[in-house]
Amino acid sequence: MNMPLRTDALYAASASTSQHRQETVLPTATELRAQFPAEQHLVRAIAGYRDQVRGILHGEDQRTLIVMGPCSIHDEQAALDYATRLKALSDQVSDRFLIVMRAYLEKPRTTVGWKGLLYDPERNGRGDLKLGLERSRKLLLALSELGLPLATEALSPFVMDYLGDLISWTAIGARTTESQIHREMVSGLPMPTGFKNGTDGGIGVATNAMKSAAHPHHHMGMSSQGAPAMISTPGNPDTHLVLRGGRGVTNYDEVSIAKAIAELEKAGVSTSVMVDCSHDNACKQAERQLEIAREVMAQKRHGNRRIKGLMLESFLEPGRQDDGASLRYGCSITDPCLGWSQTEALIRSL
Ligand SMILES: O=C[C@H](O)[C@H](O)COP(=O)(O)O
Ligand SMILES: C=C(OP(=O)(O)O)C(=O)O
Repeated sequence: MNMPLRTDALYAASASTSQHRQETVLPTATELRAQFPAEQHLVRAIAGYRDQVRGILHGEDQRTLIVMGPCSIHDEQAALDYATRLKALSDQVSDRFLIVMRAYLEKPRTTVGWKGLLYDPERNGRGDLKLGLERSRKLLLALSELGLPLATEALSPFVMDYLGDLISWTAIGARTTESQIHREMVSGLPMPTGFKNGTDGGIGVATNAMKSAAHPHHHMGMSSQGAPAMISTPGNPDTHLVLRGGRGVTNYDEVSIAKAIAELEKAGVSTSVMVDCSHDNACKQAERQLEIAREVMAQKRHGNRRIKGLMLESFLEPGRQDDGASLRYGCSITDPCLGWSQTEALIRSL
């Protein structure tokens, strides 16, 4: 374990030492990637998955992109079990769907709560980012070896340097779509990225985010070697809107999607849309995802070609549980998810 280093100059005026911010040195992105490298066959496969996602977003591939998996990963074995089943299912429906597994290691919280495997892998509230980064990277490598493309939410602007080479589709969450730091980060990401609408349901923050992320930026950051750096980004041409509802109001129905597309057109950004069947669209009731997914796919079948994808929260067991001493295997400890049998039946029915 690294020794915590106390910062002095900036916080010297604090009343007592217990109020001092502490720093614990972490491996650099280069060091972690060297410790757990992505072999060439994975690098090639991930480049191919990203191209497939781009093909769907740009209308060259008529399949539907489905980003699905647990709300968050707290147990690597359960994530691998889920991924094994998902891979088998994905192979059977690959003529119609490109399935990308949610491998979410960072969770944005409304106030406070467990922030994900990457921050607090032991879930004891003490935080251990070194272990979290190592376990996260090892898990993403193992999931990639199963032959699945992976998705994540990019929350910390530094984490993608450690893990982003293993990711084929990225989300910017409802709580961070308006953040300039996240837009700058997306401008430098090498994969397609979806911006969620705001937590209030507003689309404007996402259209602004898409414009900003398409642009080159210069921003403050950290080099792969861990030094402060000016990062210059080229702009990301592969962003799109994710409709997730907001403040208890859903936005997956025909009228809401048409309104959103009109706003995207007016803003001059991509009109490709993914519908998140969970979150405020499902009012946090996992089973509502079933009817939402069917309704959105019916809109697509009836001719709405701007609908490019769905997002589903699904795990081995249905529902959710509070974190604690005895946990149900394969059940979410954050938002409620569909169970595996519901998930499998849904995908086959679509
Ligand atoms: O997707 C998960 C949650 O909706 C998100 O992380 C916010 O969670 P919270 O409101 O429970 O903090
Ligand atoms: C946190 C998530 O979504 P949102 O940003 O829409 O709340 C998520 O997809 O896990």
